[in-house]
Amino acid sequence: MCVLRQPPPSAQKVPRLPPLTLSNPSLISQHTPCTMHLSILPPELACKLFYTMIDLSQDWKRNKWWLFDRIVESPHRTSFYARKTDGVDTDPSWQEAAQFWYNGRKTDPPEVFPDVMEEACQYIERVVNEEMRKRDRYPLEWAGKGTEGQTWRANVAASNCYEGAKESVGFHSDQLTYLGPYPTIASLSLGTGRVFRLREVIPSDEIGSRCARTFNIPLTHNSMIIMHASTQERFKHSIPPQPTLDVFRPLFPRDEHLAPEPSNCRINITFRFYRPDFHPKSIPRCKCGVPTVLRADMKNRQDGKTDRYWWSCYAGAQNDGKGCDFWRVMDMKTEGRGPTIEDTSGDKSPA
Ligand SMILES: O=C(O)CCC(=O)C(=O)O
Ligand SMILES: [Fe+2]
Repeated sequence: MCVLRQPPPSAQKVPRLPPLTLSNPSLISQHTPCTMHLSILPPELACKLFYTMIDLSQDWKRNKWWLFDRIVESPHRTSFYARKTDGVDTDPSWQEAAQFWYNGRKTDPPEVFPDVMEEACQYIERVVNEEMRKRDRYPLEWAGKGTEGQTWRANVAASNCYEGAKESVGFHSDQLTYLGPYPTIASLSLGTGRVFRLREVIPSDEIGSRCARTFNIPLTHNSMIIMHASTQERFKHSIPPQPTLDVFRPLFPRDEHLAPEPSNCRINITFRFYRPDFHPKSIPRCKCGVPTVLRADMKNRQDGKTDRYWWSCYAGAQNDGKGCDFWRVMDMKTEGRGPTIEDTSGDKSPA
């Protein structure tokens, strides 16, 4: 009797692709739905923001959640900030959004953007909106306008601190609960250089015909990578541990009487736009009474218009790993979400 089964014939034919380092902005645009922007902030502001976030990061927490039958802890520290101008002081629904950042854990009210982060935001929002104007928009993207007429606004930010070469974040795509489908996320790097890794999730019906490639993108101090629409639907991203690090030597000291301090930390700030039509109050709750999480069906991608997303129970991340079986396909129309690009301009889906 033969117990060893042959692999399916198609799987044998798919050539494996070696990892590719994308070392400049044009290679990044060519191979991924991301753009890279070097020296995004004035150098002195970048340094000031780095020092501010390093100081604040002393209070940031490691994310903890249940995975199957055990608690896991993120191998880096993280925090969540909401922008003052969006009513974070008075609107308790931001509290829920912050809890989601910590995998459903009860948290203190989110911090507000420090002044220097507000200042940085002016540059970030300008470049993100400029880039978005150059691109075709996906039908499910938000088509509304911010208070000053912008398409995209950084109304929240998640921050990460990676200390030393071994701190990392594993492969994931960002939860879409408050971002909605096809979000744009602007990710700023400060301090020690690290590698950002991207890997496509191959849809089930293409597994026999092509292989995913791993892309390594070196992130330098004061660079911003924009994860444009479809990055979260098509790719997973990570910051892998590294064997070694180059120490970061800031250009400017903390104050004029001190020498610049070398550092082995990387600060990352992901500026995000929480969509008004995915407001915390509009998020369905599961049988545990907890807001559900929104994820894309990455393995069965469609055309940018009829892609499937589902709401599912997220209580298990905290509640001793015990959740419920709640699962529902998201339906933009019946849930009253939008306006989307599809609602306002007909079909202009990118090829
Ligand atoms: O540190 C980074 O560049 C990535 C962080 C990240 O993926 C996240 O916060 O979701
Ligand atoms: Fe992420």
